[in-house]
Amino acid sequence: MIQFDAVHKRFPNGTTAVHDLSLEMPEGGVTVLVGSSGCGKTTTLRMVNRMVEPTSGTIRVGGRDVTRQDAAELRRSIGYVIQQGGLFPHRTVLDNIATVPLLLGWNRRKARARAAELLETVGLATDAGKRYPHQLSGGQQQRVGVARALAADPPVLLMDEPFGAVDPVVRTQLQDELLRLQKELNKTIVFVTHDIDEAVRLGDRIAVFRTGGHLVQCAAPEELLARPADDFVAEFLGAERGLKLLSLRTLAAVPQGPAPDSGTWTLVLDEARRPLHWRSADDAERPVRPLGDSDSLLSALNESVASPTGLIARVDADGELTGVTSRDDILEHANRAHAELGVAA
Ligand SMILES: Nc1ncnc2c1ncn2[C@@H]1O[C@H](COP(=O)(O)OP(=O)(O)OP(=O)(O)O)[C@@H](O)[C@H]1O
Repeated sequence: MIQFDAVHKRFPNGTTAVHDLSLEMPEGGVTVLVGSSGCGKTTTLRMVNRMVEPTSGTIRVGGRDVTRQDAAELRRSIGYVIQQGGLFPHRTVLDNIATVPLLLGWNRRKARARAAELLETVGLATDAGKRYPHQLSGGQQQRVGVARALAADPPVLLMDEPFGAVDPVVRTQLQDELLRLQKELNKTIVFVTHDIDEAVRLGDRIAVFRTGGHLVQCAAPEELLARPADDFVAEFLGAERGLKLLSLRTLAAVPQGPAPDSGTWTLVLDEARRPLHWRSADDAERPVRPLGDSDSLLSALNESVASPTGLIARVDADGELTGVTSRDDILEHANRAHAELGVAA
């Protein structure tokens, strides 16, 4: 766990970047720091590994006050990923990833073997290891940045806008990869972003900051979306707060019924009972995108709008049809969930 206790940071020029911050970042969880530019997110992050020293207050990592530890040693024990990878341009990808293990005194062979293993972990081909950073795409460079931060298997990972410089499609892929990795690795991650959608996707906890380094609210995404602490947070979350909440809820609890076998549109299945498409009485075809229990209510609503029947096809892990659900059932479930949470207007 990372604990901030009454932490204040004032730079020599008089700027207060972080104001009286008390915050707990749970072990094995992703804490996302969000807020507009200049509100103190990066300063907060950099105080964890002592790249910035607090003016007052205490920061503990795993119960130990960071100011009582050797700064260089502390930094080697904490992974750090920044925008555009921050890779060394004149070192190969493999040598970039092996940086910290080598600093820790591993022999070259072991460090390179670890680097090669990590290339695979972050979804890069082995031959990428021999290239130089400029020979990779922005998204690939970010993956190398993550691999480098993971090289010495640190329990804590600091990520400062790591996916800020890549296009939206690659960004979503990188977010998916991080979620997959985190399921296996359970690191304590502090993640800085401007993007509230990214925060909602990745965060177990989201801390919203306001200019002047004030923490306004720290809560689980659902709680934040359902009950923003004040108008500032509500505005920051945006007008689509209700839709974002739907993106966090899954279809699992929404009832399903049998697919219609007559009527204007029927669902055509293959021999393994996997949905192929909708077919009308006069032989027109419309695509179907089957959904599983872990898909979100937002995806379900989207699909139900695209579906000619307003029905979504539900499938199991093998892609086999389990039933269908109507748009009305999805909406009714969403309304009930919102009401249970007491969603503030
Ligand atoms: N070394 C420094 N000296 C003086 N002021 C600084 C220094 N570093 C940051 N600041 C100021 O502290 C405030 C917080 O900066 P910080 O980089 O932590 O914000 P941020 O929320 O991460 O912003 P961004 O999203 O734009 O990166 C800003 O007003 C910034 O100008």
